[in-house]
Amino acid sequence: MQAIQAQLQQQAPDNEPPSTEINVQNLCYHPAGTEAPLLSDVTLRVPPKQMGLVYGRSGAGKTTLLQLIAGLTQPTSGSITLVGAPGGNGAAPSAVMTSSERLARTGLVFQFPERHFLAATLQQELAFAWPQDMLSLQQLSCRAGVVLPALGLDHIPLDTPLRQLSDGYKRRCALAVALVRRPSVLLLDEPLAGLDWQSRADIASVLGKLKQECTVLVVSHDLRELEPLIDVAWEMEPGGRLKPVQWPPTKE
Ligand SMILES: Nc1ncnc2c1ncn2[C@@H]1O[C@H](COP(=O)(O)OP(=O)(O)OP(=O)(O)O)[C@@H](O)[C@H]1O
Repeated sequence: MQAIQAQLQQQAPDNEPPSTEINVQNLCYHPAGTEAPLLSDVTLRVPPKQMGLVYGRSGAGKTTLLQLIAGLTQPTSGSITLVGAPGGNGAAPSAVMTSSERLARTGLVFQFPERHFLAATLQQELAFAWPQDMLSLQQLSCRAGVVLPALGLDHIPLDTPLRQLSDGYKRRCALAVALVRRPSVLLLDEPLAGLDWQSRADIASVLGKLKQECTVLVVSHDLRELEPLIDVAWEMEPGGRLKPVQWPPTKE
């Protein structure tokens, strides 16, 4: 029992989530089979509880950057550090983390996440891939009790079929699935894509609240509702180079 508790504590502690900075230094990604690198010498820093934005042309490499930070892909060179997040294997909080340690500390919400739901109901989606022992299910229930009201999902019965929900509510469900793992860092790929104006406003408002708890990095080229929430921004240029931009942008 002690071993399970220790493992859960390491995966996602229930104490206050640490204030975490995203620190990427000189990151390059050149997968086998591509002529040129997809990302070249990318450096960025998002301070704790701030929201960073990366925008840029389609195909520039924005989603690839999120996948690298989340630990889904191995960089060719450079470092990715979640400063302040508890490191696995006894690593110091500021030590460069391995991909699997980052995977445990980040919540990545893909573009159109509702297309990737694996279960029929919110309850099943939240429990998917969650350890099925009683202790752990109690912990999931506790976390859902915090996350669902914060996302305005507490009035929805947990056994409601996900396909019956509106697009905006499906988007909230996808955020809930990421947040019950208590990530130190939230990575969002085009969080408002495909939503109607009301849902866009609702999700932007939810993201504004999340920013108070979590460090967020958003990839988007659709900035209207997000603009007031952004603290630091970069433009990704073709060839996967990142250029810092002044934020808020100067009005012409
Ligand atoms: N492992 C890989 N091997 C080869 N090519 C890849 C690999 N991963 C991504 N790509 C290619 O790299 C390019 C950048 O993709 P990415 O999805 O990161 O761009 P993006 O800026 O997010 O675009 P969009 O705004 O359209 O989502 C694409 O052309 C993609 O097909």
